[in-house]
Amino acid sequence: MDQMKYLKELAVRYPNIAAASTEIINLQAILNLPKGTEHYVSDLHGEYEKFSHIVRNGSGAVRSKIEDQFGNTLTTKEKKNLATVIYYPEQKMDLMEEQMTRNELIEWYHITMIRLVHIARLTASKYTRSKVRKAMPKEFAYIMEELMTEHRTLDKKNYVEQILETIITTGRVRQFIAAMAHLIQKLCIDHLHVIGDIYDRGPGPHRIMDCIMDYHTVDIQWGNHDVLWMGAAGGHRACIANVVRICARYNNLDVLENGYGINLIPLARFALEVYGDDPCELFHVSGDVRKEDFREEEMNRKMHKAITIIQFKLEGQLIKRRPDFKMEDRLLLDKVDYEKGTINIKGKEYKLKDTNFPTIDPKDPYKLTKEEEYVVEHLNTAFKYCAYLNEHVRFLFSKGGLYKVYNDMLLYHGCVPLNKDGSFREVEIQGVPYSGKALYDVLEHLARQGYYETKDMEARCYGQDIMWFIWSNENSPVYGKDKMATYERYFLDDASVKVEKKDYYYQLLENEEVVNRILEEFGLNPETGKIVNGHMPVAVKKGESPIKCNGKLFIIDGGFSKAYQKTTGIAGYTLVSNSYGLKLVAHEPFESRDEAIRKETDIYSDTIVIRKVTRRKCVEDTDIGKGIKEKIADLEQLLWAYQKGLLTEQI
Ligand SMILES: O=P(O)(O)OC[C@H]1O[C@](O)(COP(=O)(O)O)[C@@H](O)[C@@H]1O
Ligand SMILES: [Mn+2]
Repeated sequence: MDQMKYLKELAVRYPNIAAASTEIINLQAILNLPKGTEHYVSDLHGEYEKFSHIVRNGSGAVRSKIEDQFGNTLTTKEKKNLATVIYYPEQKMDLMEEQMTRNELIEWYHITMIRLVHIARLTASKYTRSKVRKAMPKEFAYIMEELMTEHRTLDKKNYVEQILETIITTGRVRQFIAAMAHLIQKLCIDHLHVIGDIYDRGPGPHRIMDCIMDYHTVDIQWGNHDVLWMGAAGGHRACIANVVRICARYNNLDVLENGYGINLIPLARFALEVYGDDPCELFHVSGDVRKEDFREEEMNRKMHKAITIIQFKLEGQLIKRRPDFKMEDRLLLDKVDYEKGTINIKGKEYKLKDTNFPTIDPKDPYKLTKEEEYVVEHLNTAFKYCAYLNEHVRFLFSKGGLYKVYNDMLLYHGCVPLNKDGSFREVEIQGVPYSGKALYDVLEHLARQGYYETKDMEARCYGQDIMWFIWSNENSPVYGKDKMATYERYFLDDASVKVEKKDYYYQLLENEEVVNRILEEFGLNPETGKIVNGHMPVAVKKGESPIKCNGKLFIIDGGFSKAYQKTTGIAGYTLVSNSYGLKLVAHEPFESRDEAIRKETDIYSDTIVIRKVTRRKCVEDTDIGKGIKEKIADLEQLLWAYQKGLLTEQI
C-alpha cells in the first residue's frame, strides 16, 4: 500500500503525537517483559482426565509457585489443599462444605482467598496489567486487580479485609474462588501447542476437544488419528470404518454413541445377524474388560469383526480407484484362498487364524453386501450430519494444520519422509513430485479441499481420499511407516509380516546435518531452531531419551495413552519453553480425577532442564515481538509525519 495512505489509516487510531508516542512507549515496554510460557503436548489419545489435570496444574508449575510463595510457612497438607483448590475449585469447595462446620468454612474461605491472591500475583508478575486484566472474568476483574495490587500495603489492610468480608457476606465467595483458580491456571500456560493425536484409544477425545476449544490460546498440529476423524466427519467411508473399528477395539464405542450421539444400532443388528454364531475371538477388546461388561463385550466383538471386514473392503475399493497412491500391496482380500483358509503374501503362504467370512464373495472380495452397504450408508449420514463432531473438526481446521513454525520451533506430529541418505523423499501427488515442506503443504491443502469443497465433487472426493492417505500411507509425513499392518495383526500369527518399518527419518534424527536441512527447509535458522514431534512412543524404560540430536529435536510422545505406558514406562511429557529456557517434564501415571480431589494427590512429574539461557528471553525475542517491532517502526513513521506537518494532528 502507498505509504502515506497507510499512515493516514494508522492516524485514525493514533490521531496525534501524544497517542502515537504513548503506544510506542507501551509496546517498547512489552518487548522487555519475559516471554510467556509455552507448553507442548502430544499423543493425548482420548485421555481427557489426565490432559485436563496437566492443564490445570500447569505441568507442575502451580505446585512450584506454591512452593516459591509459601515455602515452609505452610504445612504440606495446607499446600496440597491449596493446589487442589486451584485445580478443581468447584469440586473441592463442595467437599470442604460437606466436611466443615459453618465457622470453619468461613475461616477456610477467607484464608484460601488470601492465599490465592498471593499465588495469582506471583504468576501474573511477568505479564502486563492489561494482559492479566483480559484473562479475568469481567464481573470480578476490578476486585481481583485491587486485591492483587493492594494487598502489600499496610494502609490498605482494612480495605482488603473489607473486600474479602463482603465477598463472603454477599454469597459470591464460591464464584470468586473459582475465578481466581481459573485465572492462575490460565496464567501458568501462556500458549498451548498440541502436537497431534487427540483422538482414538482413550475414552474422552470429545471432552479434550471441548477443553481445547475453550482454551485461551492454542494451536494444533494434526496427527494421523486426528486426520482420520476429520475425514470421517466429512463423510469418507473408509475413514469412518477405521474410526468405528478402533473404537470397538479399545472398548470405546461409547465415544460414538454417547459422546457424539452416533447411532450404532444398524451395525449392531447387522453384526448379530451375520456373526451371531461366530465367537469372533480375534476381535477381543484391547486391555482389560470388567466381568460385568462381559455380555457387552460379546456384542462388541461381533460389531468389531463386522466393521473390520467392511473396512478392508472399502480400503480395497479406494486403493483400486487411486493407483497413484501406490498401495496395491495392501490389497489382501483377493490373495486369500477362502477354501483352504490361507493367504498368499509376496509368494509366501500363511494360515489364517479365522476362516469365517460369510460376507466375502471370493470372486469379488471387495464388494459390500447389500446389508453392509446399508450399514455404511447409515454411518456415513450419521457422521456427516453430527453437528457436535463437525464443530470439533472445524476447530481442528481453523486452529490447526499439518505443521507450524512458532518462535523458532518447528512442530509436526510425525516426520519428514526421507531417503536412506537423508535427502527428502519425492512423493508424487496427482502426477507432480513433492518433498519436504512442499509435500506437507500440498497434503494439507488437499485435506482442506476434502472437507470444504462442496461444488466440485471429484475434487472433494480426491481430497477425502487424501485424508485416508495421510492416515496410513508410507509417504504420509504424519504416518511415517511402510505399511499399516492391520490385516496381518488380526489374522496372521507370523510376527515378521506384522512389522511396520519406520521411515528413515527415525534412524537419521541423531544426524545433525539432516536435522539442520529440515530446519532450513521450513525457513528456520539451523543454529537456533528446534524440532518437536510426537507419534513414536519413547521407550524410556529401555533407556531411550526424548532428546535427540544434542537437544535439536524432541520426541514428546511419552504415553498419555495407557496402551503405550508399557513401552514408555512413564505417562506423558510436557515440553515447556519459558523465559529461562527449555525443560521437559515427565509425568507419572494418574489415578483419577476423583482421587485427585478427595485425596489431594497430584501427578508427580520429573523435570529435566534442557537448556538454560544466559539472558532471560523476552517478548522481543519471540514472533509476537517481531510483530510489535514492526508496529513500533510504523508508529515512528507516523510520529515523523506529524512532526513534519505531513499529517495534521487531531486533538
Ligand atoms: O492401537 P492398535 O490397534 O494396535 O493400532 C496400531 C496401529 O496404530 C498405529 O501405531 C498408528 O497409531 P499411532 O499414530 O498412535 O502410532 C499404526 O502404526 C498401527 O498399525
Ligand atoms: Mn500418531
